[in-house]
Amino acid sequence: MILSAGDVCKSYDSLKVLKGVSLELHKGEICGLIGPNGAGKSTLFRILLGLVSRDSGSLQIHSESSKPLGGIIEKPALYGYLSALENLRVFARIQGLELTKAELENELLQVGLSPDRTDPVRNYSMGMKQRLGLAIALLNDPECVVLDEPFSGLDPIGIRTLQDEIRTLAGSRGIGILISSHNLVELGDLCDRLYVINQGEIIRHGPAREILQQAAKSYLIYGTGLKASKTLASADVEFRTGSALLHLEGPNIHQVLQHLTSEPGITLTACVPQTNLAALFEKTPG
Ligand SMILES: Nc1ncnc2c1ncn2[C@@H]1O[C@H](COP(=O)(O)OP(=O)(O)OP(=O)(O)O)[C@@H](O)[C@H]1O
Repeated sequence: MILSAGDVCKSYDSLKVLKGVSLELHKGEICGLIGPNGAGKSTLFRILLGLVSRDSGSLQIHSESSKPLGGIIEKPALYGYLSALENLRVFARIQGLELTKAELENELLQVGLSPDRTDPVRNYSMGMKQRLGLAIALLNDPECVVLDEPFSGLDPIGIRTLQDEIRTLAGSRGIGILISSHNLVELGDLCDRLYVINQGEIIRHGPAREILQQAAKSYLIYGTGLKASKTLASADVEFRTGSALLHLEGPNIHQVLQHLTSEPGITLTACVPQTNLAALFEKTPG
């Protein structure tokens, strides 16, 4: 384990923003913190990065690195009139690191930015600024990184590219990565584990696949022969080309799939839970 927070509380005057939040992050793991606007995500990240003090609770970072934790909170704060390389040089110096031009260029290449571009970063797209923010967070080789809403303002291709880079950082460099978002599309496929936060409380946590399944109220079933299925004949289902969208409140999806596979003439290729955001953010009874 690289990072652990236990029972962290934070209030602003009478507003309880974090009400006993606990989470863990392991080496090489990508962990998501998902919650609606105002749930307390940025406040928690600020506390993890030491930018804001907590009222109570514990915070432990198990790392030998000179910079155990790096991160970006909201949008990366950059010097708009400087180039990417110059920005990186300034932030490296602030962090006590004197890098050669070749080393700075290499850091830019690592996050997919071209060192040949020498114009001011105010000209950069949001995706490029996010990448530069990531390069700054990665200076001094932290063992874990927290990224607050790193996909905000990116188009679907930008999101996919940044997701790939995050996977590479976790996989090849073994960095533990904690990412916040209020968007499931951004975190669902990417994360090993998810924490769901609402009104300052972690209301669910566990393997991402399990969390997504718990909050699913419909399933997209891919296969052949589905339209003729007896199992689906009495179900609440919408047939599409090559798939069926099954709305399912009560019965177990595994039972339905078992019935389907035992029917002659049906071949199943996949079943994808369609997670309902409202259900995900709903507090579980008890
Ligand atoms: N410095 C502050 N002073 C007073 N209230 C604050 C402060 N910082 C955050 N808050 C309040 O704490 C609550 C949680 O804010 P926070 O930014 O942590 O949420 P969030 O989950 O990151 O939201 P979003 O997804 O909209 O960024 C909000 O009600 C916010 O107004």
